[in-house]
Amino acid sequence: MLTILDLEVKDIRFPTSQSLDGSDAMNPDPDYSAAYVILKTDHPKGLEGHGLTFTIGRGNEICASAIEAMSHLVVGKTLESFTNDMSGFWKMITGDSQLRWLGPEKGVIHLATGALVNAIWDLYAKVEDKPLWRLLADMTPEEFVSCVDFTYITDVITPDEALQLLRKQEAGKKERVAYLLKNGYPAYTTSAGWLGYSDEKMRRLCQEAKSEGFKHLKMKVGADLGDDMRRAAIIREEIGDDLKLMMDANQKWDVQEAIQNMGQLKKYNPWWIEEPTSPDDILGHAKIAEAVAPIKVATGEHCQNRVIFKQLMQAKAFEVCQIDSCRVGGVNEILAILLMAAKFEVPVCPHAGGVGLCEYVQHLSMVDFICVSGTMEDRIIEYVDHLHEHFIDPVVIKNGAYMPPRLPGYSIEMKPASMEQYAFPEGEVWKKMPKPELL
Ligand SMILES: C[C@H](O)[C@@H](O)[C@@H](O)[C@H](O)C(=O)O
Ligand SMILES: [Mg+2]
Repeated sequence: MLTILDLEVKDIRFPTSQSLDGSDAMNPDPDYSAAYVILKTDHPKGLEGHGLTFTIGRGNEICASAIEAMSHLVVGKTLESFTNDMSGFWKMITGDSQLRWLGPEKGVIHLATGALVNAIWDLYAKVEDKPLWRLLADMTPEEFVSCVDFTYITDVITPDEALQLLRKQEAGKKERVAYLLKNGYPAYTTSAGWLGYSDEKMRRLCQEAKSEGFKHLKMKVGADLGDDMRRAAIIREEIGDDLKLMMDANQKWDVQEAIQNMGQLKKYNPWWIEEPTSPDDILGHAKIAEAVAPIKVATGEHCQNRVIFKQLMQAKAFEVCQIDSCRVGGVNEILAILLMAAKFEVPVCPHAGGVGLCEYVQHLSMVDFICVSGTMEDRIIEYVDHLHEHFIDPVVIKNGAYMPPRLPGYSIEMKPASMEQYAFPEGEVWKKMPKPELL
């Protein structure tokens, strides 16, 4: 019996705005940050559960406070009491009658839920001595379904239907695990296309991406159409016509504007347009999807919960489902979204990058492949080449593919030295910054 004794929360920030890594039309100067939680336990080997939620700087302390406000939900309880009833655990975490008023299941409190729930899964996987993808892949369909809270989604998928769907995939599971271990899961890169990069830097990074074996590349658009056209022309010049090019507008446009601008940008044969407008505008996305076809509409990194995903699917408003590992409430809610996506036959291509998101989502796509959709067709995981050096078990990319993690846990544990140096505002790195940058 393992008890959670304490919960430690950290505000960790990386000054990425200095190099404009991660810059886009809506977020020109992000400082990639983590509201980070450590669950201390009485495990004889001192095992800890680690989790984080991603933000882009200012306000990270609000997420950290929200995690602290949830500590009574886990401290003093046993891990077993959660893992014996995973859907009950998730309902309890999101169901605190007073905290729920802050969401429900959206915004800062749900970002905090993502960090905390993922920390429990990290601990669970460590105790079972398996990487998270393997822990889930080894579950029976019944055990898998018992991790999902179906509240608000039974009109599109019931636990019974989910069970049927998972049972169908049982047959080829072993082969798919073997395939993954050998070949990995295909990735695409966003590293070349940040909005703040010069044309020269973009050219060089496009060449590098091509030579590293990437077959898909994403660029940022949305600040100025003339600029977008010029940059797209440069990227096509560098990567040729065979590689797939994706565009990401980060919510910059109104619905009509998105349709008009894509009418111009289609010249460069984009495979998808990501976040063309507000993440809450389901009918707007549906309108755009109809107008810009065969260019696909992708969204999800700002979709607040499974209900929004459900409606995007019901309205045929997107063709690429971009789950985000810690914007929604962690692993349990992700499983619900994967099941719905399989039912609607919408490919899942997770949002990654930031800090720790690549480390997280590789597990989720692997679970999707092994247990849920059973296919990699039209599916790729985002990859961004920043900040992996801060993790104990960083992603391994070979030939443009994510290789399955082998260490136990959810791969999200940061190195103690990194946590210390980048702690905000007291860490070494931030102490050296000129004062006005702190606020
Ligand atoms: C501010 C961030 O870097 C975003 O630009 C990034 O998450 C992006 O939308 C992406 O799809 O990777
Ligand atoms: Mg994006």
